[in-house]
Amino acid sequence: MAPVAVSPQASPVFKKRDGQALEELSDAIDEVNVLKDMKKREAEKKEAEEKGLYEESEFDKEKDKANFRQYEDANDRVKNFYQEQHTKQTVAYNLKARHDFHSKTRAEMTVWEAMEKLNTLIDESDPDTSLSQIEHLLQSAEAIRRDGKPRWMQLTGLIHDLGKLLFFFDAEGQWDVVGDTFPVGCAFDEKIVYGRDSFRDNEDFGHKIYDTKFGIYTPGCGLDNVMLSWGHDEYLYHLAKEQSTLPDEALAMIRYHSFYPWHSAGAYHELMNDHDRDMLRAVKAFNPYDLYSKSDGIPSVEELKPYYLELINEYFPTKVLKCTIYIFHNNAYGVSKYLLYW
Ligand SMILES: O[C@H]1[C@H](O)[C@@H](O)[C@H](O)[C@@H](O)[C@H]1O
Ligand SMILES: [Fe+2]
Repeated sequence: MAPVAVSPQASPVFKKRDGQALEELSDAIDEVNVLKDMKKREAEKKEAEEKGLYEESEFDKEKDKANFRQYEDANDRVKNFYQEQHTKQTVAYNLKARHDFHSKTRAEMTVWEAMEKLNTLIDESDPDTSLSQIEHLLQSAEAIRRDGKPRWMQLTGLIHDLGKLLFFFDAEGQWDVVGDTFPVGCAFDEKIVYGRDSFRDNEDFGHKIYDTKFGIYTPGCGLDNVMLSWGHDEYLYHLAKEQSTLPDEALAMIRYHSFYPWHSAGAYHELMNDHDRDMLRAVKAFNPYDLYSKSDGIPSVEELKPYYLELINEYFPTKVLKCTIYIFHNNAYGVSKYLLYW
């Protein structure tokens, strides 16, 4: 189209309109800039947080790490626990445990109430603490906070063992709630606490499929498709996944923090996929806070409560933890759906 000359008389009218349009345009540009700025700051915050997440822990620098996880020197309480756990955690039991959750009804409670309920539970599998679980949770969270790690990681420390509530509802003992975890359905690895020999009375020991390197799994199938011995980690993972806004790294910390043969001893790595390899970094970053904070002072539950209540509210929008979770599982061992509650 040919250019059109604008007559000088027409200019006041257009000036007004153009002025308004210009103002609107400038407002829109401002808005875009504000949004851009916000995005940039969010990205910077995330980057700083990430850096913090993978930075080496500081709080444990002076501690003698050799004093922890000394299973050979442990007392009979610990040895008997693993004897029982390693005998009873079978493929059949694990399928049953997951199915059993289908028809049970349990309580509804806030995260803090759940923590308080753990004040009587002493973990029989643990050679490093005889404190109650609420104290262990606060020790972990406080160590993470002291090292200036992200808020979501502090909350992860605070709740990571909450799944031990299972003990008060459906457990057959502590052996199906606490202790290190390991896969069932493939060979028990020598790197599990007390080694393969400790599984000699397990009905899957020497099984023609379950006791082979990959058993019912395939190389690189991903840990999501691997059935870890049933206990508090898996239970809380599903709950937190459904009801919190915690990031994937936090969910992995919860789900795999007791899987020492994998995250600390290097076993079962052939089962991992790329996502698991990323998550392994996060679980390793979390581990010192869980383990080495056990020799810290005893925290004051009442003093710390206000800080952590706020943190809980930030990531659990429903405030009350709902009882029911449906989990869909379609994999080699054919569990199609099971249900978890508190
Ligand atoms: O995550 C920990 C860890 O695996 C300990 O070794 C075990 O004794 C605890 O029960 C568990 O909460
Ligand atoms: Fe744990």
